[in-house]
Amino acid sequence: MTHKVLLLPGDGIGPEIAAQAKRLLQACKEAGLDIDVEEGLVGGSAYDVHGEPLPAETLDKARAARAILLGAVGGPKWDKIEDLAKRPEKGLLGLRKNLGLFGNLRPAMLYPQLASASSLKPELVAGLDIMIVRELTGGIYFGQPRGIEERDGERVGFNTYVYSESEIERIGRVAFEMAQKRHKKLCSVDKANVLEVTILWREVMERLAPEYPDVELSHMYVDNAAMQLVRAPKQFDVVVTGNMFGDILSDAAAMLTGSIGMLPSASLNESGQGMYEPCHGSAPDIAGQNVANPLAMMLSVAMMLRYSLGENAMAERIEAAVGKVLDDGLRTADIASESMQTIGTDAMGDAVLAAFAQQA
Ligand SMILES: NC(=O)c1ccc[n+]([C@@H]2O[C@H](COP(=O)([O-])OP(=O)(O)OC[C@H]3O[C@@H](n4cnc5c(N)ncnc54)[C@H](O)[C@@H]3O)[C@@H](O)[C@H]2O)c1
Ligand SMILES: CC(C)[C@H](C(=O)O)[C@@H](O)C(=O)O
Ligand SMILES: [Mg+2]
Repeated sequence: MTHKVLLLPGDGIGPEIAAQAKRLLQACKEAGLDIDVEEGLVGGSAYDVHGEPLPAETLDKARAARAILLGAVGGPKWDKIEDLAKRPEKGLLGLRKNLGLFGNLRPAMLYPQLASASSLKPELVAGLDIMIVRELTGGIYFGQPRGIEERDGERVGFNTYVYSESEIERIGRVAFEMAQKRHKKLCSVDKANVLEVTILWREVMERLAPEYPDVELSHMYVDNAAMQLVRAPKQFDVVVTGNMFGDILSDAAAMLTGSIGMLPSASLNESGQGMYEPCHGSAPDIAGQNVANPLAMMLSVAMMLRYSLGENAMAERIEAAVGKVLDDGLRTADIASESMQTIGTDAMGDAVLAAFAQQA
């Protein structure tokens, strides 16, 4: 069966890293993978052409695809758009919501070759392998009511942090099942000392636990979790949390691995359809300079092969190719330690492709 894949380069460094993913997909095709890759516009680049960040055409293509690969969206050029619904980030949120991609997997894994690039001491991060399971279509990102309005002579901004039991239960199940496949430890992160919505979150996680007797469930408040992540990150196996806490904790976890430029992610719905993207953004500060690290994007291709296309061997081949390139001492600027030579985005892409070809 031909797998349909939609590539959405987006903005900033998005097109630069997406170009490397595209070459990698072509190499996979040549190695026997049956895929059909289409492209589309999302984010600021879609706004510039269609006046909206998620044109109907892109959404239709996304619905028809088994998997979507997205570079990144956003940038200062579009930050002044008054209508929040037209901002590039809304394109991304719209894709997540419309496709029901509630299960966001954000692995933070340290390649041993990058121990010295981490901001923590090598002994604290050696062997680090955390999976953050972030709820992606609910919580404060989508809760109603929301807005900015005039009250008693001044403007008031408000959002609503809301989760239903069923939303908590389905992300809980993703996390428990993930823990079962890994080291059987699940830490649920909440703010149940203050927020009712997370009191319910904790209750539902507790209620699910007996169904997964082999998994050890623990709970942690989010402020402590942020602290523990930089104090002793290896205590974590799988972490499950809501949309906003997951956004913040996954960036912190990313840095432990050396650079946010290394972290891929998967966002899945009930049917296994998925969107795959690096955890980082469009990095406007380095866009157009051929210095962005394309590895998070290329590793997102590997996650796509594993989680939506069922092509595990090809996924492993990509991951092994990335390992080989790091073994060879090749580094983009973000993961280079002092005195190491650095290479650009294209050259890193070339190196991964060469290593991928060698794995055959
Ligand atoms: N998924 C997404 O599309 C996504 C995610 C986060 C932020 N954003 C958007 O991106 C824009 C910039 O946001 P930000 O600056 O807060 O976050 P960012 O992740 O874009 O950048 C943070 C820092 O990390 C660096 N960085 C990021 N990716 C890198 C890579 N591949 N290689 C090397 N260095 C890299 C950047 O240069 C910057 O210094 C905003 O418009 C934001 O809304 C989009
Ligand atoms: C760009 C933004 C909407 C997005 C989020 O907050 O989810 C990003 O930070 C992410 O982590 O994917
Ligand atoms: Mg984020």
